[in-house]
Amino acid sequence: MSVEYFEEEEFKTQFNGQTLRRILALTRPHWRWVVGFLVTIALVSSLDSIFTYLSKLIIDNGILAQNRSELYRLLIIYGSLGFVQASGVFGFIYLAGVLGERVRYDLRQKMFNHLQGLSLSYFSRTPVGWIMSRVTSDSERVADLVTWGLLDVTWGMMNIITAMGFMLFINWKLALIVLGILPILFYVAYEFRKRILGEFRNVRKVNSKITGAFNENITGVRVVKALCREDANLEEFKALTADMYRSSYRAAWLSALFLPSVQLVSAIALAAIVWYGGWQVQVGGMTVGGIQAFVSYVTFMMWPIQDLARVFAEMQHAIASGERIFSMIDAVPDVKDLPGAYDPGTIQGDIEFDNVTFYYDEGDKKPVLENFSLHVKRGETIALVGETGGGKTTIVNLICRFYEPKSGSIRIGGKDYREYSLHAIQSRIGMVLQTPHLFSGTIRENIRYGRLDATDEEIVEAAKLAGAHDFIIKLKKGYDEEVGEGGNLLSVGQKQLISLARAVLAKPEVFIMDEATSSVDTLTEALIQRGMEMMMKGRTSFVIAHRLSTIKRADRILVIEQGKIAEMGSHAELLRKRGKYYSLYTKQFRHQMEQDLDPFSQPEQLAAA
Ligand SMILES: Nc1ncnc2c1ncn2[C@@H]1O[C@H](COP(=O)(O)OP(=O)(O)OP(=O)(O)O)[C@@H](O)[C@H]1O
Repeated sequence: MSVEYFEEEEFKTQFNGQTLRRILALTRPHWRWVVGFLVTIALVSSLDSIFTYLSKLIIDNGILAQNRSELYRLLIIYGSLGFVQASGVFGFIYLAGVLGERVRYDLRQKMFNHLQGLSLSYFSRTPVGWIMSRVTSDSERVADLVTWGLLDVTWGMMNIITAMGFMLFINWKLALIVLGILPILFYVAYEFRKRILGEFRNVRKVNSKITGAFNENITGVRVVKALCREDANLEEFKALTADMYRSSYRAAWLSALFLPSVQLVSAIALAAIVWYGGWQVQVGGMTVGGIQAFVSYVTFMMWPIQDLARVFAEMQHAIASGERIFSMIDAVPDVKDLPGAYDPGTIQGDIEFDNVTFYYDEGDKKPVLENFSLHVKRGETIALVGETGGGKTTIVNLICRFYEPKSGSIRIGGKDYREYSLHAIQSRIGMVLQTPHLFSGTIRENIRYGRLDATDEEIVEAAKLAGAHDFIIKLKKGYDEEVGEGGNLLSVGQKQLISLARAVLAKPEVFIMDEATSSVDTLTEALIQRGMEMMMKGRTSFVIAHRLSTIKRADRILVIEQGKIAEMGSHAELLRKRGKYYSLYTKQFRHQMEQDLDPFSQPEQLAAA
């Protein structure tokens, strides 16, 4: 899912009161902070209006009336209240910071925890980028809503209400005139802001496309160059930047026009005050200080009104973010423990597929495995071979219970594995993937991931057994060498060796391996083979096999074709049969064998085979 898709979602977002309530409910555990926050804001913003009224009193009762003692009294009140206001400003900024951080912390914790419990199917249908945006920018926006959003709304409302209250108190007729002009101000401000925000959203949308184009062209630079796509790409890029220019231009033009327009309407309000107020001063209905106070109150009210559209738009964004976060938090895992699920203490035993049918897509329900049955004896090594897309990984995924059969059952030790807890099964299966994933950190930390309480000696022992020790100690920092993000600083073969060591350390009861198809040098290849054999010894093992040597060592070879066992037997049996395995062997493996025997063959050639 690309970034622009997120932006488009925002366009469609309606104001959803239910989500807003749910977002506000996030602050419930911190209600004391919220109350303190709101009271402080209300206090500080009311003080603004009180100051204006005090100024009126200073002008009328102190300066114009030439009453020195009253002037000093009012100035002392003014100064004291100034101190209260300064403390209040400090208070709410501090409270906003703390409250925002608490909400952000709660949300991220909740999301991370929930994500860990979701099934693999959720991650296959949900792009990583989408999830990352929920955890980062969306939680940020939601936290901003319950802090700065609340601040804007409370502040604005309190300003308008208190200013209006004082105006009505000073001269209700003039206050009503101002009240009549307010809707015009609202309308002008709202319309402008809406359009400006629309243009800025468009700028953001195009910007994310530009970033995407940069990203694609940089990461795919070899393909771009190889296919001589430079000119065509430049044309596409030009169109995007032109689009960006147009939107930015319109946004700049509207922004420039916005302030003068609002100021014009405000000037009308101020003119009305001066005109009506001036006349009232003459007939004695109003004072000079009163007019001055009115002018200040109108200015006060102008800011929140001008900002109204921005605050509303941000609220809408935050609600859209909240909806997406809640959609993730509300997602129910497809695979979860049944009531009464237990840990049998071991999963050593026969593994049986009994008439298993499975599909990924709930829409078309196209089966990947159909009425699949297989009985694997405890300790047996099964090699899965076959054309790509046949269903080998799916079989392995079902054994790990990353997915469950749609019909039929899988039995471990004679019992439907759904009777066991997920942890009981998954913690006893060791897996080495074709492109193993390492976490950023050191080699030692990555091996320890297999068993967190392992000692350093056990880690070295596991690495020795897996055949990883020799290459590790040749590295500059040995076991303390950083592997980089995703293990990028290591080769595929080295990653597999570390992954094997991790599996050795975990001492799993069932071992699953997806052999690497990419080129690995012959020495590493031999080390991996040895490590694998060590792991397979005495354990029920499933290997998605790409190497002839592994296949030959397996107790049984399964040729998987379109979700079915096309052939089954040992290497010799299947060759004798001269069926599917035989043709696969002659096409793929015999050539490999010849390469293996050829002392001058290169690893690249092996991979190509
Ligand atoms: N997460 C998924 N969602 C939807 N369909 C999937 C998913 N994973 C696999 N498939 C589909 O299921 C079928 C079997 O895939 P599977 O990965 O099990 O095959 P495979 O034999 O392991 O292939 P390969 O050797 O290429 O890894 C394929 O048609 C594939 O497109």
